[in-house]
Amino acid sequence: MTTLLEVSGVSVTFDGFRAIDNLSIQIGEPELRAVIGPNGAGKTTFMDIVTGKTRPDTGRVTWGERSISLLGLSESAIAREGIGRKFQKPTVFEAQSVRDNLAMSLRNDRAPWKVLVWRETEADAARIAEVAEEIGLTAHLARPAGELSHGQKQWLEIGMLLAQEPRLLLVDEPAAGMTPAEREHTTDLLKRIAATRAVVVVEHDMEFVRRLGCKVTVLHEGSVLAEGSIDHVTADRQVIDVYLGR
Ligand SMILES: Nc1ncnc2c1ncn2[C@@H]1O[C@H](COP(=O)(O)OP(=O)(O)OP(=O)(O)O)[C@@H](O)[C@H]1O
Repeated sequence: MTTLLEVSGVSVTFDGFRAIDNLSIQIGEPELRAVIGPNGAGKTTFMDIVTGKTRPDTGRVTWGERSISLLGLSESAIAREGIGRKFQKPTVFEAQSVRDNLAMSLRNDRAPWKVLVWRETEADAARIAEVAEEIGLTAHLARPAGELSHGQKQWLEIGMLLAQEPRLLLVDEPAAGMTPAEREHTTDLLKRIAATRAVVVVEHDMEFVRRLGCKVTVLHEGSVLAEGSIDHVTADRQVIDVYLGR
């Protein structure tokens, strides 16, 4: 496993409040990583920094084998570097079929002038079929996305990101609002995706994190409080105190 993303000594202050405080995190490729922490710990701000939405006051964020800095890049340039982000609420095109949603995300990957003259190639069709299989929606390709269950919509959106072949996928609370069966499918899906890529999952649900069976980073007050296996971090005195509010 080589280091793909390195966040080093990063701080962010909002109106005098230090939301991220000398944060350092390294993500490998491939790797599945869970990031947990109480409300306000800085999880969303961490993802905002990596995707270029929020600019840190100090620190470095470097990417890839050439360790390029992400800090000078726009949000769209960072996305083109291969960083995809899945927000908590699914944002699929409800009136379009599952297949068309996947086709659109392939198209979004192209330069603007190419979108205008876009014709689906055999390779595109094969890629759509492959992604549908990966997310478990092959039988639903012709259905309008609006008819899917909450869990299926989340998988479709993950598929739309996968269609763009990201090297790093940031996923915000994927298990929220899911049935137990959907959670299980999501765990399997994330594990499979992370076999060949970096996947960072921000999640509140400890049971879900346990099932991911991956390294866990615990954030608190904008920095790393503990890191390691779920058993290691849940046995940590400081983590217990933070979670129990003592
Ligand atoms: N744009 C902003 N302006 C001012 N304060 C902000 C801003 N964004 C975040 N914060 C503050 O920074 C801190 C970290 O917020 P962040 O949303 O990153 O935490 P979180 O770990 O994602 O929390 P949650 O689990 O509740 O989503 C919080 O105290 C929040 O109120």
